[in-house]
Amino acid sequence: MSRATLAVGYDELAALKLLALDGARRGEVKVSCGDLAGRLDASTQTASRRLQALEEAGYVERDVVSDGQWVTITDDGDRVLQREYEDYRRVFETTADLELRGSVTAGMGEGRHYISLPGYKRQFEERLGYEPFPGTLNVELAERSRRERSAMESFDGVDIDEWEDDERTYGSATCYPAVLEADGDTYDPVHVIVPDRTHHDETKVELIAADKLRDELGLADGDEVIVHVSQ
Ligand SMILES: Cc1cc2nc3c(=O)[nH]c(=O)nc-3n(C[C@H](O)[C@H](O)[C@H](O)COP(=O)(O)O)c2cc1C
Ligand SMILES: Nc1ccn([C@@H]2O[C@H](COP(=O)(O)OP(=O)(O)O)[C@@H](O)[C@H]2O)c(=O)n1
Ligand SMILES: [Mg+2]
Repeated sequence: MSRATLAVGYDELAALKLLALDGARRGEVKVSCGDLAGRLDASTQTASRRLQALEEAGYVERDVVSDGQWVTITDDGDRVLQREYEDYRRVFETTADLELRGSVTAGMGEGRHYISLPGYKRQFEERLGYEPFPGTLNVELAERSRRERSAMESFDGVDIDEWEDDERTYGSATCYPAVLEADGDTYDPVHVIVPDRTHHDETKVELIAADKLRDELGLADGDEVIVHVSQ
């Protein structure tokens, strides 16, 4: 860690932000420690120490005069502010993926049947770009992920249409692109498939992929996985 990083903490950063708001990124601004202290809710001595620390870290340049000081933010200081700005941008602007956590579980062995039906298979190939391994990997969701999974409904999914053969109709489904993570390894792409008609409730999700995921990621019942669903 550099000396600069050690010398400056969040208190100094707050002062640097106020200086930037006053225009010190663009050039010299006149600063009085008394005024700065008021805005930082600190004593004048504290405000003065903060400015000194910022100067020692190389984040500002100062020219002290009789009735105050002229302060400019340096390129290094600007970079520190930019990093903060990037953090806040990630907080407020990014469309973060949904992270569903759970454990691998066995189901009723019906997934294999449905995924293999020609009316679905055709659509998977056309719309997902692969022929899925016959089956669905069932994941029992952890408590928190059960609540969060409803957010998935607002994501752009790939629609699989209902269809019929001579005997019956088959329900529609929606596929959400995702990355499956297990024990640090990942498999990509998988799709969370949400059939319209299903005997599973919101405590489980089913995944499809071109390959047998149990083999690809060495999964057994009870193993913890993370499904990163893309927005
Ligand atoms: C593509 C697809 C279509 C399905 N369509 C139907 C359906 O038309 N009627 C129905 O009762 N269940 C349907 N299911 C749901 C299965 O009956 C069942 O809920 C689940 O997929 C089986 O999971 P499991 O064997 O992994 O436990 C469908 C499932 C999938 C994956
Ligand atoms: N892409 C896939 C799909 C299913 N599977 C597994 O393949 C088997 C057949 O799937 P299934 O849906 O018929 O069976 P269950 O989920 O009901 O146990 C199960 O053991 C699934 O966990 C997999 O490993 N990878
Ligand atoms: Mg299954």
